[in-house]
Amino acid sequence: MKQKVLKKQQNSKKCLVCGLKNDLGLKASFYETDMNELIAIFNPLEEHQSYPGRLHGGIAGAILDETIGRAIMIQDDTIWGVTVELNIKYKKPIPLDEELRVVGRITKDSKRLFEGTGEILLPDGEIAATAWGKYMKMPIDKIADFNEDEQEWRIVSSKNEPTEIEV
Ligand SMILES: CCCCCCCCCCCCCCCC(=O)SCCNC(=O)CCNC(=O)[C@H](O)C(C)(C)COP(=O)(O)OP(=O)(O)OC[C@H]1O[C@@H](n2cnc3c(N)ncnc32)[C@H](O)[C@@H]1OP(=O)(O)O
Repeated sequence: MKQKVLKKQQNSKKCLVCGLKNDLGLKASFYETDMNELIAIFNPLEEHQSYPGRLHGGIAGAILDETIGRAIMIQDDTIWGVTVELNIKYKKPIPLDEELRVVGRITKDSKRLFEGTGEILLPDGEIAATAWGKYMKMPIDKIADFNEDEQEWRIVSSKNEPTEIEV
């Protein structure tokens, strides 16, 4: 099914998942869709392997964690969360050197906590890993010394941004 992209989210400078100036990072792009889901797109590097040719499980967890944790920003981009629980099921080996899509959504939202689920999709659309996570909402200044400009927290658009994503 194709989802229509409504908005691209911000990237950062050094985050392992979304930092554009982290040479070993995933440099993932995040897109909010008309299905109220967040889709991450990234290309794993050789440095992200566990066994040769296979994405490291911790890296798979990192992209799932951030995709779910960012999905809350679809409704309000001032809500920040820290992960308090994360459960991952690894169903298929995840290859390197291919573009991967990760889908996340919020399943529960209360005053202090939110929960969500996500999946990593293989290039043929098969589900390779699933996750459920719980996050505690926190003001950004309680999480980090946050300076938007210094952290390069901004939407970075290229010429070839997708308008629709098949999931
Ligand atoms: C800035 C530039 C951009 C940078 C780039 C950003 C990228 C954009 C990212 C966005 C997406 C994020 C996605 C990745 C997010 C991480 O990766 S965050 C990093 C990993 N997580 C952490 O570091 C969290 C570490 N844990 C902590 O800091 C502390 O445990 C917490 C969460 C602050 C809680 O501390 P605390 O308040 O001292 O804990 P505690 O008193 O035990 O609990 C407080 C209350 O919460 C409840 N609670 C605690 N844990 C739980 C639980 N698991 N379930 C239910 N209730 C719980 C307690 O029961 C308690 O309730 P009450 O008794 O008050 O009713």
